[in-house]
Amino acid sequence: MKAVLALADGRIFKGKAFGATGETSGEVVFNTAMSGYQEVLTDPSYKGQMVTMTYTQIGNTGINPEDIESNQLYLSGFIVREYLDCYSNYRATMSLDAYLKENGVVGIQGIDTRALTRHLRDKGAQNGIISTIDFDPESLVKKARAIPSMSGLDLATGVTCSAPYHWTQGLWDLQTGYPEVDKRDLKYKVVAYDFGIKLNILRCLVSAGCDVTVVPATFPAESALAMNPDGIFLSNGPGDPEPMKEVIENIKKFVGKKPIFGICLGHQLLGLALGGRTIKLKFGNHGSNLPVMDIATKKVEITAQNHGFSVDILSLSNVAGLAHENLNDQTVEGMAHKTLPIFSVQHHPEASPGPHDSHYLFNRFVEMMEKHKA
Ligand SMILES: NC(=O)CC[C@H](N)C(=O)O
Repeated sequence: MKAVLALADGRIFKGKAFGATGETSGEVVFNTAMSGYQEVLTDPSYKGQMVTMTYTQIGNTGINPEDIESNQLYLSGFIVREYLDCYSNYRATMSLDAYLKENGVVGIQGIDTRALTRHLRDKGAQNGIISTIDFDPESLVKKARAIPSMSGLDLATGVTCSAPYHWTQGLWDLQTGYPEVDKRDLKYKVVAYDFGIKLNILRCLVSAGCDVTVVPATFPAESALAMNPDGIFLSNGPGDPEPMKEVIENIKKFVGKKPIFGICLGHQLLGLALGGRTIKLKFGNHGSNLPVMDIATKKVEITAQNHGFSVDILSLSNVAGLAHENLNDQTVEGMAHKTLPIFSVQHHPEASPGPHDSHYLFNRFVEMMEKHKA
């Protein structure tokens, strides 16, 4: 079946349908990870976006019940060069095509994803539409132009959990799978704010020794402080952090009271809560192969990233300093408070998908809580 991708600036790509059929729209971004499409599909931070993979063959490891970052697919469309229906993986239970169909995600395959990526890199990420029912370029471009811009959209409060819950599962192991960690090994009480939290963040926190209670995005700081946690964690999530005023005000109430660690959207919200500002990048960073330097140790780590916004570190010059830097585009990759036990990173130390170079950051959070306790 035919499918067409139209971008808001008028560029058209003709391909073939895969996954669900129909029409879908969102901000089109490119992801440079060579594997891990299932984690990309289930990452809540992609809500409102359509993802094109730069790796050319997608589908060959199928879908398994374990490599999920949430219980749902949040992205609005999936774009690949060549879809492979014949999958091979000892854990796989179904094909990618069947998975997309089951979850109602519209896909397009057989387009020149290199040309699309170069276009997005040159012109910037922009809205687009995939259709298997309307093939008229003029009508499609008109529809793509009518989609609201990602800037100004609070999407995170729409994907958060509805009530607090406790998490005890640790990191995956080849022999045992996902272990349930003994409560006696969890020494640090952490309240984790869910703005669209990836499950591997929870697993990393637990494996680092944290007793994690996950709370909804607007859970009052007073109630969180009443739990007497050792630290506060702020998660990743979709959309623009700037309109999330209630959440930002809430985060301010933890500053100076508890150690805080933020990842991605959590890092951006923390920047806003500390009085800084955030900006929208031209096309952002999405992938599992992005070099970052830890300024303190000068060590370079290869990281997983997925963001379109960034913290303007100069707007925080009296409060926090640059702690990590992206070596590709020099974007702010992390910050540390000048006097308080507060730090955050733009990239994803939990990886999933991606290398484990940045896992040490969860231990850094634990050390921070240990010091603060003492
Ligand atoms: N992964 C994330 O948390 C993404 C943060 C934010 N939505 C951005 O695009 O920058």
